[in-house]
Amino acid sequence: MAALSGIDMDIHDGGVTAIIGPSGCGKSTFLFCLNRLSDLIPGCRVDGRVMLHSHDIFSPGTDLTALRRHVGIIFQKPNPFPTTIWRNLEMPLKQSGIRDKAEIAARIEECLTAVGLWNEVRDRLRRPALGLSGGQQQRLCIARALTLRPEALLMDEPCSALDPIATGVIEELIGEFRGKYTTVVVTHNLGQARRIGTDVAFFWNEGRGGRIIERGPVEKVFDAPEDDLTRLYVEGRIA
Ligand SMILES: Nc1ncnc2c1ncn2[C@@H]1O[C@H](COP(=O)(O)OP(=O)(O)OP(=O)(O)O)[C@@H](O)[C@H]1O
Repeated sequence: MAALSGIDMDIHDGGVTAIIGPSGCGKSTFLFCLNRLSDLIPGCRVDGRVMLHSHDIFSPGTDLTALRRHVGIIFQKPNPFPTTIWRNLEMPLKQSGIRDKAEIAARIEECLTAVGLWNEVRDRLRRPALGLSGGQQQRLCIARALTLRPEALLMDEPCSALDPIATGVIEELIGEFRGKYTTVVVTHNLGQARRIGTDVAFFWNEGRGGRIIERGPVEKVFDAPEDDLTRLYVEGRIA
């Protein structure tokens, strides 16, 4: 059975695209297609194309390691490696071939600063990452994705495991990504989609696979939707 069908969508460079829709409409599946994590879903077949610039990432010969370096992903539950804060960031840098110690240290400081963590952890970089709070762990995971200087970041409900304060910090951070990274965020939280998004796509599944009902600038989709289903959904009258 199709999880998604008839998907045709541009994702704006440097924008924050929020993907909204009820449970099971294919939001995560869509996200996973954008850096081919869909390859890891047993039995999953993808037809069509996903273009990153002029390259179809589903074309044979795509370098998946390079793709995932360009298009990083952050999951719902923070997933730091069970090692030190420092090693969490050093590992991807080393794996990508960076050996120079000064460069590694500079990149680590740069990424921790970018997520607002540097001042919080600079004195405990050699301590376990799992000793951080949930919100700090999530910011560490974002910093880890940033070490490889991605152009796009995919986020699958990045705040749903966090308390309201940590959620606010991550939302602010995503706001700062505008213009720097192309960000796609799956969220169940309509308020969050409105706060962080520049664009929004509303997915819906009528039983024949998820499809996009409406997409466009956040103000348009929330305040002047063209489709009745979108209006009912953004007004919270259907779930
Ligand atoms: N690994 C899998 N194997 C088989 N079917 C799957 C798998 N993952 C998802 N699906 C199916 O694909 C459809 C879309 O699921 P998906 O998780 O993408 O939806 P979603 O909108 O992200 O849902 P939620 O908001 O609950 O996370 C659902 O029908 C789901 O059952």
